Amino acid sequence: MVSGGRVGGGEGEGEVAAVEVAAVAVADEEEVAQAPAAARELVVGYALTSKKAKSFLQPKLRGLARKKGILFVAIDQKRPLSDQGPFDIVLHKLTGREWQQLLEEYREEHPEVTVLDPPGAIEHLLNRQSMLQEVSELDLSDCHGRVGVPKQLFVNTDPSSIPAAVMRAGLSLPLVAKPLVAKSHELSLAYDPISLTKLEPPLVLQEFVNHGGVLFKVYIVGDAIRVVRRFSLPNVDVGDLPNNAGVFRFPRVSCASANADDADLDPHVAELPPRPLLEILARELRRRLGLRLFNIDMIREHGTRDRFYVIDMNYFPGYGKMPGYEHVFTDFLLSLVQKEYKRRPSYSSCEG
Ligand SMILES: Nc1ncnc2c1ncn2[C@@H]1O[C@H](COP(=O)(O)OP(=O)(O)OP(=O)(O)O)[C@@H](O)[C@H]1O
Ligand SMILES: O=P(O)(O)O[C@H]1[C@H](OP(=O)(O)O)[C@@H](OP(=O)(O)O)[C@@H](O)[C@@H](O)[C@@H]1OP(=O)(O)O
Ligand SMILES: [Mg+2]
Ligand SMILES: [Mg+2]
Repeated sequence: MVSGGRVGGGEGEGEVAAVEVAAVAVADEEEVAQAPAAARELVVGYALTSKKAKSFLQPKLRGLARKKGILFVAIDQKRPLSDQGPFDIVLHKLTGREWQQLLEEYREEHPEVTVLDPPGAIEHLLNRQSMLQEVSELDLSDCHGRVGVPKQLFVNTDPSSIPAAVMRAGLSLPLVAKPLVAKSHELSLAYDPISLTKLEPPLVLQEFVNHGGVLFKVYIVGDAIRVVRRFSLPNVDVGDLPNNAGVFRFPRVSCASANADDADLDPHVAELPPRPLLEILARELRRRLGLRLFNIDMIREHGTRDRFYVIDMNYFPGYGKMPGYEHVFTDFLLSLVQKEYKRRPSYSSCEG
């Protein structure tokens, strides 16, 4: 399945322990070198932070992958990609212009390698102003429910002018203030106009939507969709707003929130979004964004059955927290090369 070059690897990036990664790379190299051509493994090069490699490449994933003939090899982002591998697939979640450039050049030189996902497509999700654009353009009003985006406003002005800008845009308090850069998770909730002046632009201000304290994490891996419930921020009593002045900061709230799948919840709050709605949403976003690995954070407006909002999307989210991710992910990786194989002219001519 591999295509020229040689398998290598090393220090994936600054945070990766060189010794540990080098050891992995050597083991991987021997394995591939010894494999007979026909039985060669599917080689997946990965460029991830050490935190991500730990949460994603868990022993249960590596073990199942090995059984299915998939080999994960650390990429050394300081060496030319073409000197490493050869890879069938490159899996990555690193930011930075240099890396993006390297990867784009590699994609041009090696169109036979599947890069998950193209850096240009990922960029769309790295900025909270562009992140939800496609969702707001979709008209999913007749698909077993309605999906929209909370009213939001991008602000990059002097903080003292935020209250007026919010008023002009017709946004209602309270507002969730989110750093423009999606990588930053320093969120806060502003209850009153004065607290808006304490925020630090550039920001996206989003209307807070009551949703009964439960959020749906919709994980997408190619064509597969899995949903889990997570605890979220509780409802805000609008009648109580005058007593709730100030900025309430909640950094990293999403990661800190526990899984709510087994909790004893109000069934109206806990009911998962309808499957057909998720199927259409995922299919459309995959197509429009050109991404295969992402998640959608969805909430149901409290007191409704079918009014949903997408509040966040993340590239290559924490799949380690998705039940059965090792099966879903390995099947997905294998499906990519099967699709590629079917596309080859020699294969079609055999089919006659
Ligand atoms: N518009 C909103 N209405 C109600 N609650 C919201 C809204 N936006 C965010 N929240 C709450 O704040 C949490 C964090 O918001 P968001 O998901 O946008 O941040 P994030 O830091 O990008 O999260 P992640 O770790 O998923 O990337 C959500 O999980 C939800 O509990
Ligand atoms: O590990 P990473 O750095 O990619 O962190 C991601 C984190 O995954 P982790 O759970 O593996 O930490 C995700 O958690 P889930 O909500 O999907 O569980 C989510 O918070 C992403 O937004 C984070 O990506 P970032 O926005 O910071 O790039
Ligand atoms: Mg989120
Ligand atoms: Mg996010």
